[in-house]
Amino acid sequence: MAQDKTRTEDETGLRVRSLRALLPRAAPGQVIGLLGGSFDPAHEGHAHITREALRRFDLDQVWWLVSPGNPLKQTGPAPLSKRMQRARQVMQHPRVAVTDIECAIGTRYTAQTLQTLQAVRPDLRFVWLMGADNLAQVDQWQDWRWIFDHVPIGVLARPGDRAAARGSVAAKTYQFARLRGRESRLLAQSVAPAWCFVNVAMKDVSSTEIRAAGGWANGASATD
Ligand SMILES: Nc1ncnc2c1ncn2[C@@H]1O[C@H](COP(=O)(O)OP(=O)(O)OP(=O)(O)O)[C@@H](O)[C@H]1O
Ligand SMILES: O=C(O)c1ccc[n+]([C@@H]2O[C@H](COP(=O)([O-])O)[C@@H](O)[C@H]2O)c1
Repeated sequence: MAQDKTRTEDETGLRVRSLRALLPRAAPGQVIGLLGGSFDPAHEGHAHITREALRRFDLDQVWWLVSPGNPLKQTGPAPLSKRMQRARQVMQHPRVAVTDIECAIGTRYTAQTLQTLQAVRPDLRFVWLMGADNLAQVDQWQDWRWIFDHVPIGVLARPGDRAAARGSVAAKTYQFARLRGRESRLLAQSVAPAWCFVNVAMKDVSSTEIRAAGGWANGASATD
């Protein structure tokens, strides 16, 4: 029994060390914004909200988490390698890293990703980033309350989604934990639950439109 426990602890330690080695470099104490997405394909809207998030939420870095596939979407995205390649072309910034961390972790659920990142790098502060459209549906995500209760969340305006976001289950449930837009630079240092909606200038672009215009071959499979 004691031997089994030691083995499990060893395996956990090994996994933590190997995942840590795969993460972008970050100095202890840094604030990392995490922008998860299908990025199918990445576009200027993603790059724009990333630059805005760095500034508005006082972040040291943003890591893009290119998802193995959104668990709520019926159709699988284009192959991961293709989406990663496009994401790296679209987002070139010294403080932004494009990653496939969720594949290494072995999950497509945000709560699991955040739990793992906090365990692997307890010396960093993570802020979850998302567009207003995702605030409107985040209550359908696995363990969504855990996410709100454990990680500060920065929400960026998106054309057409402001009203739905403001009236959403998540916004109403966590109304008490909302920072005003002018307090956005305090978000990363706030104890969760804490979230902030910022009214950035909006870019009316989406991956759906790009796919519909034939600017990106549709992928049938969620895996490579
Ligand atoms: N133009 C935009 N303005 C604000 N947020 C955006 C914009 N485009 C994407 N986002 C946000 O970026 C994250 C990743 O988005 P995603 O990869 O799903 O792109 P998308 O354009 O929404 O794709 P799709 O049209 O396939 O749903 C999400 O949090 C989404 O809300
Ligand atoms: O954890 C979940 O249940 C969950 C459900 C839907 C979406 N997400 C995450 O939300 C992020 C945005 O997804 P998408 O497809 O809108 O770009 C991406 O990181 C997904 O993994 C997560």
